[in-house]
This record gives sequence, structure tokens and C-alpha cells, in this order.
Amino acid sequence: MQAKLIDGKAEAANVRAAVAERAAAFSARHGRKPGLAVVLVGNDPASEVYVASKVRLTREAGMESFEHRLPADTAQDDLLALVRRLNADDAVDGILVQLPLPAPLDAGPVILAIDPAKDVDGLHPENAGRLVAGLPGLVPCTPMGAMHLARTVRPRMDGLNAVVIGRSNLVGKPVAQLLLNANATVTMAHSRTQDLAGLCRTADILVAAVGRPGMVRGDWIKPGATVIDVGINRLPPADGQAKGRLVGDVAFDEAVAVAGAITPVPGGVGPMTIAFLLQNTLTAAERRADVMR
Ligand SMILES: Nc1nc(=O)c2c([nH]1)NC[C@@H]1CN(c3ccc(C(=O)N[C@@H](CCC(=O)O)C(=O)O)cc3)C=[N+]21
Repeated sequence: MQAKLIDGKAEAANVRAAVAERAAAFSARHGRKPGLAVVLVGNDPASEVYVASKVRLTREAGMESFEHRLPADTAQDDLLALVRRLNADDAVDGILVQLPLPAPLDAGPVILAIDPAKDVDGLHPENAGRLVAGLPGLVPCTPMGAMHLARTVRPRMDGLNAVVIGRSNLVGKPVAQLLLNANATVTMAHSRTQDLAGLCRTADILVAAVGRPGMVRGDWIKPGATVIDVGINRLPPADGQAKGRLVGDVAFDEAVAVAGAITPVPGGVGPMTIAFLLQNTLTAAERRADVMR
């Protein structure tokens, strides 16, 4: 058997097209485009690449992009002051501070300083709490993308066993919450879990979000399962190569022979993250406009 490949690039393009339509309607109605501010501190090359593609795709979706680049030695207070200015700027609907921040900057206070109504990463505790409580809020982009891809093959998740490996605030916890909201029976696994392989073999839906290249082996997968690989790991460059290969948390070549459907890396969850960042920006813009009316 060969698993169906879930095409994150194509799905992301669909989501972005829907966002572009709603963005045009927003602009016609409110006389301004939805706006996303991206803050990049320092010059980590991987972050530069992500930010560049966020800026390009934001504009392609008919939204305003505001880029703020700060030197790596920026003081914590100066970063907080920028966040407060963006909070107060009515042209800015969404604020994304690219993570990780260079040492010794502390992301915690920065996330707390972002107006929850503009927190398009969904990382502010108010939004995390809203997700758990079933209240409207902003949901982290990668979990939404992972869920969207899972739904393309499992539109109904009622009673399915879902196992999430990884318990980060950014991915593991919110993705588990979304699966629970979809009536799956959810188990969260992590580095202390006993018999992780055996647990994974119970999963109809397996979400890997640990950041360890190829950790999930083929024999951990229940035949026919839906495998969502959230890991984006860059391997060390092979001889003569400038960049290493991107691989997921799942040993793809093994898994593809067992799973029913699987997301590739690259071309899986990664592109969805940016598509839902744009969707969150639009949602934030629409809600803020409603409140201001
Ligand atoms: N505040 C914040 N929010 C984030 O959402 C955030 C962040 N900080 N810091 C870094 C991570 C990483 N991230 C990715 C987004 C898209 C791809 C993506 O599109 N990847 C392509 C491949 C890109 C390539 O070839 O390098 C793919 O998987 O097909 C990957 C990774 C968002 N992040």
C-alpha cells in the first residue's frame, strides 16, 4: 500500500485565495486593507527567509505588510515599546514577532504585551485560554494548518483515536485542543511517555510535533492512519551542498508504506502555517472593524 500524499502547497493556495477574496471585500467596505506587522529581531538566515515569504504572500492576498527589523542587540524595553506602538496603530490588525528571539531577549513578556485582538500567532494566554474554553479568539496558525490537512482525508473525526507527540504551547497543546473540539479521543505524548511506539500504533490520526528528524518510524504507524508531520528540521548539508535537506519528524519513506495518508516535508504543514497567518490577520481585522463600528 502507498499512502495518499496530502498536498499542503495546493491546500495553502486555496486558503490564501479565499482570504484574498475576503480581504478585497474588507478593503471595499472599510477603505483600507487589513494590515500585518512582522517584527524580526536579528538576522538569523532561516528567519529572514520565512519573513520574506510572509511579506510577499501578505501583499499577494491584498493586505498591507509592515516590516520592522531590529538589530540583534535590541533592548527588551525597546522591543516592548515597538509592540505597544503597533498595538495603538489602527492600520495594524495583526502583530507577529518572529520567534525565537536572539538571546538574551525574553519572548514571554513580549507575547504578553501584544494586544490579544492582534495576536495572530494565538500565543497570548488570553487566546490560549479562549481556545480551551471554547470562546472565539485567535488560534495558532500551525495547529490550524495541521487540522485543515487532517480534515481533507478525515472530514469526520468523531470517536477517532488521535495521538499528538509534543506538548509545546505553539503546536502540541493547541492541536490537541482542536482535535478534541472535533470529538476525537486525544492522547498527548511527550518525552516521558512510556511505550511511545505502542501508543502511536493506536492512532487513527497521528500528529508529530517534536522537532526530531525521522523520530516516528514506519512500525509506529497503524495501517491506514492519517499522519500529520509538523516537524521542519534542516539536516546538516551534505558534501558540496550549501544547505541541508528539510525533513519532518516522521521517517517518511517508511511511513508512506503503512499510512493511509501523510503530509510531506516540505510541502505539507509549512505552507499552511503562512496561509492561516493571513487568515488570522483578516479575522482580526474583521473583528476589530466590528468592534469599532
Ligand atoms: N512568531 C512566529 N510565528 C511562526 O509561525 C513562526 C515563527 N515565529 N518562527 C519560525 C516558525 C517556522 N515557521 C514556518 C512557516 C512556514 C514554513 C514553510 O512554508 N515551509 C516550507 C518550506 C520552506 C523552505 O524550503 O525553507 C514547507 O514546509 O514546505 C516553515 C516554517 C513559522 N514560524
